[in-house]
Amino acid sequence: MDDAGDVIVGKGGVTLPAQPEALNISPAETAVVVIDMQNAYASPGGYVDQAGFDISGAARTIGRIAQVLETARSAGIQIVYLQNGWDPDYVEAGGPGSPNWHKSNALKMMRRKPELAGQLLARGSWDYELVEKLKPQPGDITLHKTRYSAFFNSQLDSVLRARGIRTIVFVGIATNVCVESTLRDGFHLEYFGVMLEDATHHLGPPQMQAASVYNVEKFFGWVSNVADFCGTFGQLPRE
Ligand SMILES: NC(=O)N/C=C\C(=O)O
Repeated sequence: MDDAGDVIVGKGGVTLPAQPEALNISPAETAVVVIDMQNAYASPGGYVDQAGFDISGAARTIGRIAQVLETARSAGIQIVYLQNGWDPDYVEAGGPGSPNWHKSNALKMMRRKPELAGQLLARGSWDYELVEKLKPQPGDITLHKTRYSAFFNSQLDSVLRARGIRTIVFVGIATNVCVESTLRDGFHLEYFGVMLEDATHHLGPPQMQAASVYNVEKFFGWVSNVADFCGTFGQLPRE
């Protein structure tokens, strides 16, 4: 921490306004991690829409993430996309011995409506695909995950460590499920996690967004927003 109270993560960084403190971070040691921007979570007719969650804010979130990614690419910041789901036979989802089998609303819905089997969160399905407006571009990395935390049983940690990444900027859906789970696990793995509050969207009542923001700001990381991210990194010459 410097005299101004900023948290200094690496060398030669720039200052990103954030709560509870500004963070001094280097673009070369920062990744934007895009959590689960799939039709399942962000498109009408996708899994969470079918399950009855309000996704009316998702279109706005997509637009804001697009802005963040454009800025990140221009600043040479690594972008990592996560896609959540399982093989078409749902072997990776776990059977009755797995809490995931009991808690996943997608799996529960498919047990209630067997005609949906193979459609929700199954690799190869429309539901699993990233939304059209956020397709990865050359240089971006796309990883698969099978549980809420993107660090669990995935390549995320090794992909980030191999590139010397210390700070993760989180965007995506859902704030209170996969974004928060991943940010928490990242904290325990010694990553500095920053959530761009207005580039995430929650599942459930509005208090869930506020609760996650509180948790991140107080316990697990830092909270910033799209304007501050783009204002900070939009002016940097590409390394
Ligand atoms: N991406 C997420 O936050 N997912 C939340 C719930 C689910 O996948 O069932």
